[in-house]
Amino acid sequence: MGPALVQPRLPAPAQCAWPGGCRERPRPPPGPAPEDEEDEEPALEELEQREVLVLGLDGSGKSTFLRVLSGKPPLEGHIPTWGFNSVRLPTKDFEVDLLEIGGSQNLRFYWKEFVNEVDVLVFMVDSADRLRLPWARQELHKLLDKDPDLPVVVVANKQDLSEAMSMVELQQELGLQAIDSQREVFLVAASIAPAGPGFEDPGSVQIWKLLLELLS
Ligand SMILES: Nc1nc2c(ncn2[C@@H]2O[C@H](COP(=O)(O)OP(=O)(O)OP(=O)(O)O)[C@@H](O)[C@H]2O)c(=O)[nH]1
Ligand SMILES: [Mg+2]
Repeated sequence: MGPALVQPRLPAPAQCAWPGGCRERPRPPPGPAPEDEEDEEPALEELEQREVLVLGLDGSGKSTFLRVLSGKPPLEGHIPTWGFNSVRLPTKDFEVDLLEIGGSQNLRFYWKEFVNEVDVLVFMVDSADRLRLPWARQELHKLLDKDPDLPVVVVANKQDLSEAMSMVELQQELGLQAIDSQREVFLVAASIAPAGPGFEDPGSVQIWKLLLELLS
């Protein structure tokens, strides 16, 4: 049996960028603080941390995904990440750290050092980059071999592009059908930053919901 195919659904527009819910931080009461407590910070509730590693070839959309999840508009064009990039997103139960490592060839060497340290791996694929798909497949399988218990969400991004491969084709070309059925691998369609107007993002909200399920 292959991985679970997650069908995209259009997200409702929301003010809060992440569907886990924006958590209100406790604020100090209005007005001057009592004199003996003047220097004291309001006590913040300790939240548990969850770690998500976001990998994939350069230009697949990792930084865009992190920006969109944190409520920022996507940048125009591809600005390569020369190292690391991270965001912390609070939910009501825990905080999620998403760590991107750049996908250029000289950085891929470092990917394997991090897979054993995280709770979930997101592997971003450019669905329209047919030429480099064998590289994506090779890198993905190296990571799958490195930690057989790590849940993996493979994101088939850029589904808005006319040359994007279908989900069935991607499943086959990425070699996901042959994966042990005990293993948690999900293939999710997405258009995190669709190029033209009239095409909504069917992915980031769904990916976030799936991540929250896996992290709970
Ligand atoms: N058409 C289309 N373009 C997208 C989509 N998502 C991201 N992009 C574009 O893809 C390009 C690369 O995006 P990045 O997020 O910088 O790629 P990256 O994976 O972080 O790349 P590196 O940091 O070099 O590893 C940008 O020009 C994005 O606007 C999408 O869903 N559709
Ligand atoms: Mg990047």
